[in-house]
Amino acid sequence: MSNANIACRLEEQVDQQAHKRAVIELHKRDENSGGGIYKHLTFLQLEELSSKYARAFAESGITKGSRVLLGVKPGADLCALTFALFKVGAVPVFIDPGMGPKHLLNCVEQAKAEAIVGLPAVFVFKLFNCKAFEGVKIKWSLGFCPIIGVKNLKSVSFQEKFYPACQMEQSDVAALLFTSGSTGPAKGVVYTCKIFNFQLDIIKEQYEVATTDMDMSVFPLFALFAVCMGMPTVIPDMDTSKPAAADPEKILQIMEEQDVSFSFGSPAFWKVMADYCEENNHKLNSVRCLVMAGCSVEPDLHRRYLNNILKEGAEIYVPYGATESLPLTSMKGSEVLSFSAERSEAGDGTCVGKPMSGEYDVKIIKISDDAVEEWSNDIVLKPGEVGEIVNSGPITTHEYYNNSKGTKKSKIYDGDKIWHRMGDLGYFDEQGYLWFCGRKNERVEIEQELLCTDKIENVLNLHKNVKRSALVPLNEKEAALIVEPNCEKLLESQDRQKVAIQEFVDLLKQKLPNLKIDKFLFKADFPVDVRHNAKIKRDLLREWAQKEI
Ligand SMILES: Nc1ncnc2c1ncn2[C@@H]1O[C@H](COP(=O)(O)OP(=O)(O)OP(=O)(O)O)[C@@H](O)[C@H]1O
Repeated sequence: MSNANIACRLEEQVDQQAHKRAVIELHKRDENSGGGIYKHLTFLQLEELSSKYARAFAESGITKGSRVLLGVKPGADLCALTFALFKVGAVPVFIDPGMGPKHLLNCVEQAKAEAIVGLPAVFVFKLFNCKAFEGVKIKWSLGFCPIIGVKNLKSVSFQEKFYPACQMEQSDVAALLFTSGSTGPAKGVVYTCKIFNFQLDIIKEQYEVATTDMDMSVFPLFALFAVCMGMPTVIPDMDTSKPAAADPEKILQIMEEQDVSFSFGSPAFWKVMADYCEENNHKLNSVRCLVMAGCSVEPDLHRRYLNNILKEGAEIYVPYGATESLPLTSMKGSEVLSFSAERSEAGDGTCVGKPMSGEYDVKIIKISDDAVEEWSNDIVLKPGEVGEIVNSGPITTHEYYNNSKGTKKSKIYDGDKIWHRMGDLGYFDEQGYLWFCGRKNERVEIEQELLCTDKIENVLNLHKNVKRSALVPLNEKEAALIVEPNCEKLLESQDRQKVAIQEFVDLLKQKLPNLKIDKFLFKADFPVDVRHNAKIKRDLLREWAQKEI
């Protein structure tokens, strides 16, 4: 009987390429030349380190099904620890550190973990927030920590080097991944081994991941995926919880020194990189595949990369999905330019491609804010009609942990099948392409007319002075468009704003003649989500606009 444990993926890599590099980290820069001095773990070394940690975990009482909070920075240790937890069948809990203490503690409380594995600072944080951590009995620190009851994982050692992955079934719980909390409190998504295994297979196949590639992942969990797929991964020199604040020069140095050919990051990160590359006439010559994920990508970013920054033949992939179902569809940058850009720029929304697998069932249902108890074909909409995107298939998660209310609102039962409601609006076109139109709870309804954020903002974003824009309701009869300008002068001068507003009106009238919006506001630094720094927090902007007007 085969073993569905994800740690088996690492064991397979050891069989195939034991002495090849698996995880690479910048150790320091040479003082004279500035060249990077790197350290790494081979697949075998990573396997041995995770075996050591697994044995320590098992001996301390962490066992199959134990939920374990991980509070460790991205890097080789995070990979080794996660594989170690998989080996003993424990359930690692991943929470975005960037969400701030209040939201983080809310997630910790929901997860009801039995153990923590973290940096010493995590245990100091725990001391001041005991209640949320109730139930945590086993504490492992990555380094010495003077707090009573916290053991040092770095000081353990065992004779036996190999700790085998325990037997897991496809239906066993593999991990708990919290959403980014962009639309309310973050929810703990239950991942089974089956979902992880399917994701790995489909990403490897569709993005043609090869052992000869070199990955650089701006989203830490993807580094783990890379290793599982046999692709070495280099850790970027940045705070991965703030992708939009990365220093492009440091990133480029690593990409060049390590010949990065594959990279996964948020559109906000790739925008910062594009600005720098264009200003300095820099090309990403080693890259063959850029993956941008987390929010819609405007056609212009594809244009910039494909025309000015990437080498001939390199490709951009934009997967669409959510923590609860990922990756659902995928769109190539070259396809955006040849097929959908013009339509996006005319107000049709953002094309996110076709379902990535024939095993997925993706449909559009009537918009509703209520729970849908049971599936019925009556709620399914026709091509061209905008509704909520739902899916059912091997990547569809079935529940949120410890959150039956959230589960009820997001899932629809259909015999043996479970549908996940994405909370996103979209439609299928006649050719079977899915078009994303914005998030359901950010939709604007004015006098029974549905206004979709992504459709309208895509048009306004074409204006030369608009960095991004957000459509928000002001009251039942009026909406406003808030603009984050790309030049500060616009924020300071009322006269300039008047001229710009007239241009916005003209642009919208030309592309969307039926749209009746005449309120425009300007605001610097839009609030964005904590994970990708890319999703606009329109709820906060709505509150701001309502006060402002
Ligand atoms: N390619 C894409 N194009 C447009 N939007 C995307 C794309 N990929 C992801 N998204 C957006 O990201 C959402 C998923 O985000 P994620 O799973 O990080 O958590 P979240 O839904 O933001 O968190 P929460 O549910 O806590 O608010 C999708 O529902 C969609 O709105």
